Amino acid sequence: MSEKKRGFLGRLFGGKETPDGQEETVAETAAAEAASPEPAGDEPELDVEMEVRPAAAINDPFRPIQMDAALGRLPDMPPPVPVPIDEPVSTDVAPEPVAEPNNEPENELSDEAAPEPEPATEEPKSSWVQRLKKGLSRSSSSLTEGISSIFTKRKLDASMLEELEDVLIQADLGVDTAMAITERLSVGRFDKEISTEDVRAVLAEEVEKVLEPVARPLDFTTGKKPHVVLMVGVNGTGKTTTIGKLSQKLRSEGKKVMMAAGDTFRAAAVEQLRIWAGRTGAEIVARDTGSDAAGLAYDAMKEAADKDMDVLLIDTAGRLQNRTELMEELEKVIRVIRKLDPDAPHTVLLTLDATTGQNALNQVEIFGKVAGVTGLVMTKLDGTARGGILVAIAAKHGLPVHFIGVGEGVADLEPFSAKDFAGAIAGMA
Ligand SMILES: Nc1nc2c(ncn2[C@@H]2O[C@H](COP(=O)(O)OP(=O)(O)OP(=O)(O)O)[C@@H](O)[C@H]2O)c(=O)[nH]1
Repeated sequence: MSEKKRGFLGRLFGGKETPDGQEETVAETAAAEAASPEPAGDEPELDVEMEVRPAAAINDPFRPIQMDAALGRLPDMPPPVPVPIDEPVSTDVAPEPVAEPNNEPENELSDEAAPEPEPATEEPKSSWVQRLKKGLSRSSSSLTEGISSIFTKRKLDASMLEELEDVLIQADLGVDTAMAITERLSVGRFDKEISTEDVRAVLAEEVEKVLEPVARPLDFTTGKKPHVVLMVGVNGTGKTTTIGKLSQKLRSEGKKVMMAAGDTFRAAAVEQLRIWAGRTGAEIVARDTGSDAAGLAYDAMKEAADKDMDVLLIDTAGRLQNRTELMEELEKVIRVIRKLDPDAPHTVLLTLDATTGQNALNQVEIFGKVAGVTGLVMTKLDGTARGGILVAIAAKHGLPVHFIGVGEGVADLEPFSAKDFAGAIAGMA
């Protein structure tokens, strides 16, 4: 299904898709977020009327789970509890009150053997490129349908190029990239027939050109121990989920991972992280709801160093980039961390929700200034026709894109490849 064409104001200011596929302008999004005490996120907010699931049941190690053969065991760490790769960590978790201040890291290293998971029938796993194509199918079909409707065995003329430019801009690729594509198509092709395949090939090449310089793997071999990763971003963009997915990757490489539950505003966020830690065999440092996030980060840094961790993944509460007091809190977290290691955080990852479209450009700018973002993770590319925004961000900011997420499952995060992404979004076979 092709995406509804956006009006001029929509194109100018960007907007967000509503669950029914309609578009919501940034102003509407901001109004909805301002009206809500916890700004918009994809996860259901905690509500006293929500069904309460005891945390013990959620963490039941004997629940049916699948073994992921890729995970190795470290001699000195509990084995990660394998999970079905497509099972998301539900954020629909009861606000389990933390009974007592919990100053000790959990998942203490122990020699205890983890319970053997019950054998489970496993779905055949699709390759990453297949998952990427499937995830980007909404973005690519919106583009390819737009292209097909213009290039219908006609000879190339200026009006077709103008229409194409419109389609590319609507797909959030950015004006510069849209112009680069139409300019390239125009060279030597006027008055000649041009196929949709030719157009898609040029699209893929130009997108790859823009993305190639930013497709950089996240380097954990810098000699920092622990390598401190601070995860920042707007509410619901996928910080906690990305930490879980990242932990899985690092643990499968044999690294010792600790998580710090720096979203001290919401008990459910801590619970969500705790589940990811349990699943991936990482340690977690958590505190009472309402605790000082900077203090928690400081303690986690010390714990991680004491325990000889390779990587410390610090979660933070989601915050809108225009909430000054929350952005100041983030600055404080960084200041406090630097008391222990002036170079930390060694990586500041900004998660961007692809469905927010143009607003993501603004998020990169402000989080970049406040938190010194070193790299990006774009999530939810599977839930939008606006995946092209990654191209506009790359063209404008040039920040490394380390990973992209195309689903809620633990395997739905992969290092970013410019070629794969460009081919997938252009609908190349
Ligand atoms: N479809 C899809 N969903 C995702 C992806 N990444 C995260 N999610 C979902 O997005 C929702 C929010 O993710 P979280 O990880 O809780 O986001 P967060 O940034 O930590 O949220 P806050 O703590 O509210 O700031 C969850 O339901 C995730 O499962 C993705 O790549 N694709």
